[in-house]
Amino acid sequence: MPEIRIRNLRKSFGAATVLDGIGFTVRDKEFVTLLGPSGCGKTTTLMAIAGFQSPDEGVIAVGDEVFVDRSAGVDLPAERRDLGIVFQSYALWPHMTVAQNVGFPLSLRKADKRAARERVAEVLDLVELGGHGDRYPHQLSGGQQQRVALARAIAHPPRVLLLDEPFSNLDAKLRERARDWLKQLQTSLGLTTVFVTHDQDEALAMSDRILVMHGGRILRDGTPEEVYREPGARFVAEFLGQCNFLTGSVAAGPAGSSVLRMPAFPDGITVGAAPRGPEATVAVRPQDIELDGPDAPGVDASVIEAVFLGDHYRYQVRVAGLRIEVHAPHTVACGPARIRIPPGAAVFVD
Ligand SMILES: Nc1ncnc2c1ncn2[C@@H]1O[C@H](COP(=O)(O)OP(=O)(O)OP(=O)(O)O)[C@@H](O)[C@H]1O
Repeated sequence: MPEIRIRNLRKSFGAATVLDGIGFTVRDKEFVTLLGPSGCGKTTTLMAIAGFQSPDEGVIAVGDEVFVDRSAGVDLPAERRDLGIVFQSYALWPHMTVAQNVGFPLSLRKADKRAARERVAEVLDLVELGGHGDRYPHQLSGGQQQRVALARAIAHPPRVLLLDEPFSNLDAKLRERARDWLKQLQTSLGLTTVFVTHDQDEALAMSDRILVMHGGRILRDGTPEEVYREPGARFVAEFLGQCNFLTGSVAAGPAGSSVLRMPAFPDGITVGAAPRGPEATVAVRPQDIELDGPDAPGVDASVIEAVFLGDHYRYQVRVAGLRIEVHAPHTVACGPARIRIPPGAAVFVD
C-alpha cells in the first residue's frame, strides 16, 4: 500500500483558522491516529484527504499520485481517490441489504457480477458477518452495522483506509472488542490507515503512531509510548491521562542530570535532560509517585482523601500547600504520610 504525505495543510472558515499548517507522513501499512479534543481539526484533516473538503493551502499525495496541490491548482475529485472510508456520518443505505451495501462500491466500478458476489461474501467473512448478507441494516446491532460499513470500505481494495470515530455508537465493552478486531484486520491486510478519535485509550491501544492535535496544529508525533511518557507539552500530558504539574527552577544535578527545585521538595526532583532556567514545569503521573506511611523515605505529606477504585487507590495528598494526586495499589491511612518522586518519574513539559 502507498504512503500518505501531507504538507502544510491550511484551512479557514471565515475568520476561524481550523488547520494551521498540518504536515505528516503515514508510512506503508502504518496505523496513524489523529487524537485531540473536539474542534481541533481532526475531521477536517481526514475530509481533506478523502476529498470532501478542499484545503486553502497545502499538498496531499498518496503514493505517486498528487491528490491536492493548491499552488499547482490540483484537487482530485473524491471519487477518483479510491479510498476506503468509514465516517461517523457515512451511514449504511437503509433500503439496501447488507450484501448490496457492501457490493455497492463494486457495482459503481462495474465489476463482474459473479466476482462481486464472491468478493462481498469474502469481506463479510472477514468482518465475521458471513451469512448476514440478506439482512437489512435495521436488523443488525450497532456493532454489526459498523462492521458492515468497514466491509464496504474494503470491498474494493482501498489505497488507504480512513476512519473517523468508527466506534462512537458502541458501548464501552463492544468498543473494546471492535478495537482489537479492527487492529487485527488492519495488520493482517496491511492497510495504511488514518484513524480519528478523541479517546486516548483507543489511540494508545491501536496506533503505531499518534499525532496529538490542538487548535489546528500537531503538537506531538510519536509512538504511543513516546507520546505518553515524553509528552513535551502540558496539553499533551493532560490529554493522555492524569498528571500532576509542578513548577520550579531547573538547575544542574549529578551526572549530567537536571533537578527541579521547589519549596515542597527541598532535595529537588530529578528530571533527566530538562533545559535549565528560572521557571519550568514538570509533569508526574499519579501512578509514578511513591506514597507510604510517615516512617517511609521522602518528604512529609498528608493524605486527605483515599478512594478505592478496584485495581488501585486514588489518593489526594497535601505537600507543603500543594495538592497532589497519587495512584497506588496499596492502602495508606488518611493522615501523615511521606511521598517520593523517583528519578525518571517526572518529565519536563513546555
Ligand atoms: N463547514 C464548516 N463551516 C464552518 N466551520 C466549520 C466547518 N467544518 C468544521 N468547522 C469548524 O472547524 C473546527 C474543526 O472542526 P473538525 O470537525 O475538524 O474538528 P474535530 O477535531 O474533528 O472535532 P470533533 O471531534 O468534534 O469531530 C470546529 O471549530 C468546527 O466548528
